[in-house]
Amino acid sequence: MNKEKKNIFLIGFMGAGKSTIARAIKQKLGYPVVEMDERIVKEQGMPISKIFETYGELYFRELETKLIQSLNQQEPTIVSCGGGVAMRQENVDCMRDGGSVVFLTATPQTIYERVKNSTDRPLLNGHMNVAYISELMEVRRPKYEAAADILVATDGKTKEEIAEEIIGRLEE
Ligand SMILES: Nc1ncnc2c1ncn2[C@@H]1O[C@H](COP(=O)(O)OP(=O)(O)OP(=O)(O)O)[C@@H](O)[C@H]1O
Ligand SMILES: O=C(O)C1=C[C@@H](O)[C@@H](O)[C@H](O)C1
Ligand SMILES: [Mg+2]
Repeated sequence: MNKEKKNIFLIGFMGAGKSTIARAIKQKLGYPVVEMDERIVKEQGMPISKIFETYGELYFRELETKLIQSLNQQEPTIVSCGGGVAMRQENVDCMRDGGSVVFLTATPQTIYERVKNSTDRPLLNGHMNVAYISELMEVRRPKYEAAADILVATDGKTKEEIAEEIIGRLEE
């Protein structure tokens, strides 16, 4: 693993497994985890859907950018990014500067099965179906791909398998 590039940024669509895999990598490497969504929710004192409703999406995106810029100053960290973080070029530049960027993928069907019972993903509220997930995923895919050092498919793999695959590939 490149020691200069110390952080591991996990990016990908909602439900791709960023939070789950961040914890699985922590089990193996011992680095702390920053959950971007959780950190923002805590600091703002309201759930993400409420932040969107109250202040609008742009406000939330600015909070994401400020947070990601603060993370390269710390000890090596595993960062479970918000699903939209890689959509902004300044966020991507910042991640590539301070770490390795890992794009977790899953098929729209897999994503749907993983997120269908949750209501705290405002972009999916009212659109909780495979067709919409597929459409939004295709719009976003080029940006995720361009941001990433490596792409790891998660369908049908356990979290331990995925964590080992990531660590192995980052060491190559
Ligand atoms: N490899 C996997 N196999 C089976 N289930 C998984 C896997 N990875 C994640 N899950 C499940 O899918 C759901 C979504 O995972 P997780 O919260 O880690 O995704 P996420 O990318 O962090 O999503 P978001 O950031 O949008 O909340 C969780 O219920 C989790 O347990
Ligand atoms: O994909 C997205 O744009 C988002 C994903 C979630 O992690 C949250 O950051 C928020 O719901 C927006
Ligand atoms: Mg998450």
